[in-house]
Amino acid sequence: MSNIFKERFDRLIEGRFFFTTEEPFEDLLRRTKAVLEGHFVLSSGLHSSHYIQCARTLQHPKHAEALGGCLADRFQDYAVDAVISPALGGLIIGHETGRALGARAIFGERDNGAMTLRRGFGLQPGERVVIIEDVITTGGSVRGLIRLVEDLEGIVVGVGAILDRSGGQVDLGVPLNALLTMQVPTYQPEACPLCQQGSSPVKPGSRQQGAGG
Ligand SMILES: O=P(O)(O)OC[C@H]1O[C@H](OP(=O)(O)OP(=O)(O)O)[C@H](O)[C@@H]1O
Repeated sequence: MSNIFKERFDRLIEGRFFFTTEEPFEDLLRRTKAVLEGHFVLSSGLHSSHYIQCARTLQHPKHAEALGGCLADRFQDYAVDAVISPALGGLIIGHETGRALGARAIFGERDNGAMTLRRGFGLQPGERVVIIEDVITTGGSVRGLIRLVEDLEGIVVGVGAILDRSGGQVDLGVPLNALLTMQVPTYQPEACPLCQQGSSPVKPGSRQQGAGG
């Protein structure tokens, strides 16, 4: 991986630094074993040699709270009414960001490919919304949520993510604020060098990935 934007993880919580040492976001992801190497097929259908399983970092509530706080800091001046995230991966970080912003946190779910609100969630016309993701690759999930919010006459004031793995290349039409930006290569299946070497991709989250603390 290259083009790592290192930002110090030095959020002040309740008068104390959350960590005794400042830790770059990338180091936190690696230390919590979120950076997986192998051969993966992503939700977009693209293949990649890396998958960033943020759930492994976010399984630790102190990290989820601190990362959500860091994202919330980016949107403090936006008068946010609600945070919306795509299920499932964006749910925990969206909830923690909403908590830190004092905004409610809801999530969208796919129904025949389209993002929808279920469970009685809703938006009022004119509500100001931040979309929060764990990882952005193609931006397809975020675009689905932007359409959903706009259909409900909400206002998307920005997008936040723990990681933009497009290296800053993704264009969402609204400002994107990622804690970490990396260029992590993806391949069309027919051009995937790993497939050409004879390996078969696994779907992230499958048991084949193994377990880890
Ligand atoms: O920018 P994109 O190309 O849309 O990819 C990013 C999405 O992919 C992952 O979710 P996934 O679709 O794998 O489902 P999950 O959250 O249920 O694991 C991740 O949590 C993002 O939501």
